[in-house]
Amino acid sequence: MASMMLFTDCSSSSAAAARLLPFCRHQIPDGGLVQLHRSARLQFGLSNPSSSRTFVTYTFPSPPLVKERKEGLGGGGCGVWEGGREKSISLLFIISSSKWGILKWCLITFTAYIITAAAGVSVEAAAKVIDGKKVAKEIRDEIATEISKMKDAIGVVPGLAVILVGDRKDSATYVHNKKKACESVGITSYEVRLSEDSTEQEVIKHITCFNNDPSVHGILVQLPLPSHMNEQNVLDAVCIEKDVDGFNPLNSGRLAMRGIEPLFVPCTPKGCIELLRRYGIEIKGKRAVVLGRSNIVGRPAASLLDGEDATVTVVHSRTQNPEEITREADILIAAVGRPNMVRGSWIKPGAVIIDVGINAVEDAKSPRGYRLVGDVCYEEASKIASAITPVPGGVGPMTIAMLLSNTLVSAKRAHHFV
Ligand SMILES: Nc1nc2c(c(=O)[nH]1)N[C@@H](CN(C=O)c1ccc(C(=O)N[C@@H](CCC(=O)O)C(=O)O)cc1)CN2
Repeated sequence: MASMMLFTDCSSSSAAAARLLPFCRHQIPDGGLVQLHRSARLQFGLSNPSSSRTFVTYTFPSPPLVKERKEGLGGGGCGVWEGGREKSISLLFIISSSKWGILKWCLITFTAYIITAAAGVSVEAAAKVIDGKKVAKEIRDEIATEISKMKDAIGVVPGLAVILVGDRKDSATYVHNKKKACESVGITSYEVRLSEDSTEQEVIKHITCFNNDPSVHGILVQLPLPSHMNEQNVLDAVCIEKDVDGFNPLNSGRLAMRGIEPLFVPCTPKGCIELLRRYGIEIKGKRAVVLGRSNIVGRPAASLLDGEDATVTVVHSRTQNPEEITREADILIAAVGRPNMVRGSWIKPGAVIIDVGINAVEDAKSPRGYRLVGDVCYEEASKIASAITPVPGGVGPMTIAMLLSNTLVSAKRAHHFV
């Protein structure tokens, strides 16, 4: 069966001129159902997309003809978007099957773009969505399979101990989700909950106990800790062999060094790299910018990107011209905790955006009274980037998947199981 990939040039970035970003890939499947692809958005002027009227072109193989297993099928259409919603779609043409079908399809589609360009409109494409929820599920399935093999072979299942101090609702939710994720893959979880006014010594006492328990292969202390505690003292107490969060300074130090491997890599940055890997996004030789320099995300993310041979710049609160530097990034990891800080104008056309921020913003329309947004203005960025993680459903689920992965690695290492 014929299969066709169609790409347009994405070299021009002038907003006034037509910008031809990558077309979606069209593959004529083997007689199966064909999905409609929104190939590009043709937007008049430079007005706010959520309030403007937008024309969208579509190209797609024609389903009835595909069923007949004929080659060279295609079509084109036009849709009208208003206020961020699709209002109508009208079919303009369908190319019937013929020897020259594919060629005709290309010609008509390119002609549509040229007409659009001549009319002085800008052409925008929607970025590919990097689906962290889906990838996290795939990883959990892989982990479950490995755990079941390990149990069958040596009768051992991994164990994860979680310590939660205080009454933060978000922390309680994350701990609950970690426990559920453990159950789903066959990891035994142990939980200690301590009151807000507990002492550092009490927390360390529990850590020591888990350090000495052979059925526990991973220990994590949910962060942030209450402000009266010294976080570093607590994290130092987790023995490096069970430090599945990778926050012990010995693991962080090893990660920062060239040619030396840490025992564990912190879960969120590891999840970012895994998303890039699973989506086939090349890192080597690319310019990467990391926004934020926290010990949990920014610093380890920069080390990991550097380890993958990217050229890395870290942008932080004291950086001059952050926008200009960010605009150089082929790969952008944003981890600053400031809602929608990165606007469309900060992004290089075709860049890959990994948004680590999870920020609650008031939203009277939402049943919770708030909604979650990232550090990147998704609405704007998704029109300029080539791929982007959503919030929620992007990096967040990967954090937990990587925790499960680290716990499995730890158990395998402890029992010399390969
Ligand atoms: N000891 C640690 N503490 C903290 C870590 C960590 O890795 N280790 N990271 C964050 C919190 N965190 C895990 O602990 C975490 C945050 C968010 C998500 C997640 O899946 N988010 C969802 C949205 C969830 C929602 O609706 O509220 C998403 O982004 O889709 C998982 C884990 C700080 N503390």
